Amino acid sequence: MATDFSSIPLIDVSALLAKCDDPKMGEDPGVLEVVRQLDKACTEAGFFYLKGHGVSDALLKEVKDITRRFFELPCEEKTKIKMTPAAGFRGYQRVGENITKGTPDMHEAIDCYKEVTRGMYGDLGKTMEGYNQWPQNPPKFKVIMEEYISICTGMLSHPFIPIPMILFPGVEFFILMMILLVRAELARKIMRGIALALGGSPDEFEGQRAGDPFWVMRLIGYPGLTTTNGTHEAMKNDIGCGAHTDYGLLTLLNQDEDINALQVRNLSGEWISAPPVPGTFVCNIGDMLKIYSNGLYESTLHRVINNSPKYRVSVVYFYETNFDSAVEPLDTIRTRKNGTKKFEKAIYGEHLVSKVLTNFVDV
Ligand SMILES: O=C(O)CCC(=O)C(=O)O
Ligand SMILES: [Fe+2]
Repeated sequence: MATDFSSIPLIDVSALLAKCDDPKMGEDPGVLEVVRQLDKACTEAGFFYLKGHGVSDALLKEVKDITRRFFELPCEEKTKIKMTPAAGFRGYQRVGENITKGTPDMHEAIDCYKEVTRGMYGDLGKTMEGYNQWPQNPPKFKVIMEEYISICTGMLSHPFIPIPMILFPGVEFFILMMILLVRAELARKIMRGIALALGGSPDEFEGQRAGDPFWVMRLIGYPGLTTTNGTHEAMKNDIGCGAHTDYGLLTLLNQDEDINALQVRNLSGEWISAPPVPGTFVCNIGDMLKIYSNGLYESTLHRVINNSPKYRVSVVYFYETNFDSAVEPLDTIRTRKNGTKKFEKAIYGEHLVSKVLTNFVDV
C-alpha cells in the first residue's frame, strides 16, 4: 500500500535491538516507538534507512572493499567461480548476464544462497541445491562474508567456534575481534519489531514461518559511466539493475557511500532517490512480507542507475522465510482489518526458483 512518499524515512532501531528478546518487549515505550516508525515506513514506502543497528562502520566498509577488490581482478580470475546451474546458480556473473524483465542489467555480481544439500527440500529445492563458490582471491573473502551473513541472519549457517587468531595470520586483529564481538542477529530482530507492528506476537516470524530462514546475498558491482572493463562501456541512464521487487521478507542493503544510484518508485510512478546515508543500511520489504501483511506493507519497485563516473559496489543481503514455507496473510487484528485475504498461499521456494530460472541469459 505504498503512497506518494518523496523521501525514505530513517529509523534508529537501537531501542528495539536492546529489548528484543525480553518477554515484555511489547510493553517497552522505546520498543513501541520503533515499532510505530517501522509500521509507518513499511506502510507508506516499503523502504527505510536503518541506524542504531550495531554493525560497525569498519565491517560495513570491509565487505564492500573486498568485493571491489574481487571485481578489479582480470576476467579469467573472476570466471574461476562462474555461476552455473550445477552450483545451484551460485557464483560470478559478468556484466549483462543477469536480466530483469528481458533486459540485460549493467552489473557484475557474485550470488550466494544458503547452502542446500541434496534432497533437503525434495523436488522443491532441486534447482537451488549446491554450495557457495567463494574466490581464493582476495584472501579471507569467504571468512569475512560468512561472518557478515551470520550477523545479518541471526543464526549461523555453520557451528560457530571462536577460531584462534593463529589460524588467521592475514586478518587484522581489529577486524576479527569486530566480527566475533558483533553478532547482531539483525534481520531476525527487525522482524520481531515488524511482527509487533502487524499486531501479532513478536514470535510471528519464527518457527514454521521463518525459524529456519533462507537467505540470499548478492555482491554487486556497477561500472561507472566512463569505465571500460574490457567488455562494457556504460552509457548514461544504462540500467544497472532493472525495476523489480525483492522476493522474501526483508532486504538489508549496504551501498557505497558516495554514489547516488538507487531509486524507489512511489504510488504515482515517480522514481524517488535513495541516496547513501553513511553508516546505515537501506531496508526494504519483500514479496513474502507483502503477503503476510495482507498487502498492508508494500514490496516496492526499485532500480539502480549508476550515472556516476565511479564504479559502484553494493552488498545486498536478503532475509527470507523458511525455504518451504507456505506463506499466506497472517491472522492478526491489523491484517484482518485490511479486509478479506487478498493473496493466495505462495510457497517461498517456488517463488524464488521461478525468479532464478528467468534471471539469467546463457546459463
Ligand atoms: O545495488 C543496489 O543498490 C540494489 C540492488 C537490488 O535491488 C537487488 O539486488 O535486489
Ligand atoms: Fe532489490
